[in-house]
Amino acid sequence: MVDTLADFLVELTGNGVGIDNLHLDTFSLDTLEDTPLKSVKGYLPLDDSLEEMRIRVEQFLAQTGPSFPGYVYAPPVVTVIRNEDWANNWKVHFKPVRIGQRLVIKPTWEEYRKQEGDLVIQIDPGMAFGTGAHPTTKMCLEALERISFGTSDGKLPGPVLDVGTGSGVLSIAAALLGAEEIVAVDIDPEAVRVTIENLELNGVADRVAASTTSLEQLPGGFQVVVANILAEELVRLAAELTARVAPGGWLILSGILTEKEEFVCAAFTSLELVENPKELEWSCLSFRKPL
Ligand SMILES: C[S@@+](CC[C@H](N)C(=O)[O-])C[C@H]1O[C@@H](n2cnc3c(N)ncnc32)[C@H](O)[C@@H]1O
Repeated sequence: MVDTLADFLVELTGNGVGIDNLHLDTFSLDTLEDTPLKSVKGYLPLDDSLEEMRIRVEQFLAQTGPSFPGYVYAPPVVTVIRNEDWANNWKVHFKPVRIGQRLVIKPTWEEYRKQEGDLVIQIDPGMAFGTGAHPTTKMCLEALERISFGTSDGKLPGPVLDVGTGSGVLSIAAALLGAEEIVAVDIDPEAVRVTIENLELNGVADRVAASTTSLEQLPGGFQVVVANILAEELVRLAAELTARVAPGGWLILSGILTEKEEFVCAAFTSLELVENPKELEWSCLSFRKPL
């Protein structure tokens, strides 16, 4: 009945519909479950036609509902949605944020007074993922900074590979932390476009090559490989990721729900697990490849 009602609303309104019929608190499509109650939302214009359309929805439910087993009538609820700037409203919540000891992520439209030693990353994520504030990104940034603190010259060793670069935030951080050569890849061409803009904004475009090149086409020998994707995808890419790390190099994996940590570790047994920070429901795993 959800589909039948959705089709009816599309025809009635000429607009899209919203269907809530699955629990979406998981990233794994395998574990999606049906909700016991389904809801279908249509979008009606707020004008004189509203009452007539509401009556037509009532009539449709009365005529069609009883032919579906288990159907229970629930009166349609009408709420008014204010017209907001949906594309830009999230920007209000994106403020400059300090991560680790030296990194500061600053949205392009916010002011920030730089303090001594600050490495400021300017970001306009556009439609790509990566404001830097998400725990999965933050843990990668902190891990990159820790690696740089452990080297003799205080610089992040390169070359660095950033798999699933999103807004390019990790590649920019790697460049500011001193890595000379960085390769950023993403399967989404829009993310690569946004990354290139952000690289230029931060003056590091000469050190980072961003593209949609697939992992298999890249050479090995990266001193640091960082991938903030999702547990299932990291496991699927395990052999390719491992092969890109130079002996003695680091592999930082993020985007892992803590409950999936063991599932991911089991796919990277040829590497040594050296760090395992957690934040909220997320885990980050840092490995080193034996020399
Ligand atoms: C969670 S975002 C991470 C963005 C950024 N690196 C960060 O840490 O904030 C994951 C990104 O990985 C990309 N992605 C997903 N699967 C991928 C794959 N197999 N290879 C390359 N990129 C992938 C997505 O398009 C998305 O931009």
